[in-house]
Amino acid sequence: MTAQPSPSATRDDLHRGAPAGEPLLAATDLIAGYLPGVDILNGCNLVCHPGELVGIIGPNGAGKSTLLKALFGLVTIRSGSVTLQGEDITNHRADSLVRRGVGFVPQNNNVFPSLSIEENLQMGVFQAPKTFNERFEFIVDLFPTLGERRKQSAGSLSGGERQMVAMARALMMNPSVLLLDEPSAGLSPVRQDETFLRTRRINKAGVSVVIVEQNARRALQICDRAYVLDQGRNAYSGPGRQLMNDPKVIELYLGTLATDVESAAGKAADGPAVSTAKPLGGDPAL
Ligand SMILES: Nc1ncnc2c1ncn2[C@@H]1O[C@H](COP(=O)(O)OP(=O)(O)OP(=O)(O)O)[C@@H](O)[C@H]1O
Repeated sequence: MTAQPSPSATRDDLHRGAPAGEPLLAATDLIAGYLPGVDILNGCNLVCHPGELVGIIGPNGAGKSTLLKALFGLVTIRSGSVTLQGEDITNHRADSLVRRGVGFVPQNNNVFPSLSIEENLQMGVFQAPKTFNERFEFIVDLFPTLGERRKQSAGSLSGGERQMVAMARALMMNPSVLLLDEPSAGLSPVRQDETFLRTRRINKAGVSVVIVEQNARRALQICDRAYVLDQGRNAYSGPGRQLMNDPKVIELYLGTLATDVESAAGKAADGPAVSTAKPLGGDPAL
């Protein structure tokens, strides 16, 4: 049996380790789904503060991608709210969210394969074409290879390179927050590592990031904080390294990777593992 949220969970329970102040992006008590009468999100909460890199992990089918899509207006929210800098953006259309500073990188089909890298990036600013040169400079600073290979067709790139183009395209509109849906999916371990490093680089360049990941261990290593979802609800939350080292989270959600996690924790620069994650809503009756 897994942790379940308590109706009386406080903000501190839900967003353990979050900085004080107004979040950049906040989702409160989201209920959403694809089919009438079938809820996939059953009261999800998430905040991302300016400059944060926030992860969403959890078992298959937990609703991680659905949460990201609901934030980006791609799944109808039936109840609850989403705010951006305090303003309500619940169920706003994706194109309007892009204009307001929300970027989204879907897991699949995220480049135009018949177009060059440069043309893909032009598509990223079709709502503000005059900004292309300035934004292209920013992108090339971040990912020099995209400048060197700007004329190459996106269809001829490797999976990891395509993912880089997809991220770059979303960055062309200068988002304040970037939503990444499983960017490491389908990549080899080395390419996954590169993708995580790129995500960190984007975040260090000043872009807040919310990342959904199946590779929970890696995601927790790079995130400031993370949310563990289970059955469309918040199960745990906390700083990435705390969750990574928490025996309950390891047992429930990191599974056989536990040995790796412990050895990574032993090497972590920020000291020994300390188990501080608490289930939301009390004893998960494990
Ligand atoms: N377009 C859709 N129409 C109907 N149901 C869907 C659709 N997309 C997802 N679902 C269902 O919603 C549930 C949650 O899916 P979601 O992709 O959000 O989970 P996830 O946590 O991201 O899982 P995974 O890690 O396996 O990708 C699943 O039961 C899935 O079958």
